[in-house]
Amino acid sequence: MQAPASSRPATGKVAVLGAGSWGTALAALIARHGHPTVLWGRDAAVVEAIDRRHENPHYLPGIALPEALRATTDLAAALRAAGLVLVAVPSHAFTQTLHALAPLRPAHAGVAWATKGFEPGSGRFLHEVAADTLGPGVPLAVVTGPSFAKEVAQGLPTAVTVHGEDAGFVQQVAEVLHGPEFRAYTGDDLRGAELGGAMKNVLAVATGAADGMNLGLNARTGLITRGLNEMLRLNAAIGGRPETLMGLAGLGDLVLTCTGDLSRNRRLGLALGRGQSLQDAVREIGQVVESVQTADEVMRLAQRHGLELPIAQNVRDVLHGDITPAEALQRLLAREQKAEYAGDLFR
Ligand SMILES: NC(=O)C1=CN([C@@H]2O[C@H](COP(=O)(O)OP(=O)(O)OC[C@H]3O[C@@H](n4cnc5c(N)ncnc54)[C@H](OP(=O)(O)O)[C@@H]3O)[C@@H](O)[C@H]2O)C=CC1
Ligand SMILES: O=C(CO)COP(=O)(O)O
Repeated sequence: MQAPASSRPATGKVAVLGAGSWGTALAALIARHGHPTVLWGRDAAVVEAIDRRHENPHYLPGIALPEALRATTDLAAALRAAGLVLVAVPSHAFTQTLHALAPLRPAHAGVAWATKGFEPGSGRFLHEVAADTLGPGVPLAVVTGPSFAKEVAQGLPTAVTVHGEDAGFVQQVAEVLHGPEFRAYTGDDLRGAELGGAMKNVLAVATGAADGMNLGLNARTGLITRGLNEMLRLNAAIGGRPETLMGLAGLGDLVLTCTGDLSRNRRLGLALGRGQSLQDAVREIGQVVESVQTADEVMRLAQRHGLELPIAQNVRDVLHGDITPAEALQRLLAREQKAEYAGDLFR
């Protein structure tokens, strides 16, 4: 049940944590919608450029940010009197950021995140990290879906989805994001939404590598479709809802990331398929490439549930340097003929 709008207090100030491409684009979007917005980042030069020159020269060069958007390196100042916190740091910095914000969070402020991935090493879902770190009773939500930061910052039309168990908070997050060019849908499936956002990054490496090897459009589409099958099977095992994976958080983001050259994960795959080393490709991309860590966590999760995920497994093995992309292709093509669906993925 969603809380009626009239029973919710006005959001007031929004604090966005993480001044990379996604945090900056989301903060700009929220500020454009008229909400007092403060962006926290750790790089003083980037923060000053956003605050004074209304540009993030490192992550979104040449894109004008709203003059009303404030930026700071002072986390306590960013969080002071905030009515909503939106975390947009990479997954490897998520736990550390949650620990830093926990003692500074105003009591009434819920915490949302737009990070895609799992806690590296433990494989915990980010909503588990958030709940464990913040304690019971704090409203939580994830923002996910097909959304390249650059396009959002440019004001191009985009649709995302917000999932969480506190319907009033989910609605609050959706309302600050929703606007003339930005549609924010809502749902209550944290696990499925987080799984989709994390797993599509791994599958984008596979389609990128296929395109890098010039394997053609049939191969690309076969990988997307069988990749979706892997997402649906793992989702069923972890208790996510199938419709979540057939929507923006799954299929939508999978198609975007597997086909759009703005994707850093796809670009990593393209580089690997063309014979570049992982280290050189990641250095050239120069931004976070979540699949490098997420591939391990996806396979750990799959093993825990006794599932075979051939595409994700091959991506993991290529990223570890155990096999080449050409060997991964041979392994996938040599698999036995089988039924398209085994078991009921859609319950
Ligand atoms: N970009 C996109 O289009 C989208 C990204 N996402 C997700 O958003 C998350 C963030 O990605 P994105 O913004 O693109 O990444 P970027 O590479 O663009 O930026 C990463 C940002 O995180 C900062 N950072 C890294 N480590 C820490 C830390 N320990 N503490 C605080 N800040 C830190 C970096 O700071 P510094 O510059 O100082 O290193 C930088 O500001 C990822 O999980 C990604 O999957 C989701 C949807 C769209
Ligand atoms: O999550 C994204 C789009 O929805 C961004 O994808 P990349 O991290 O691959 O650039």
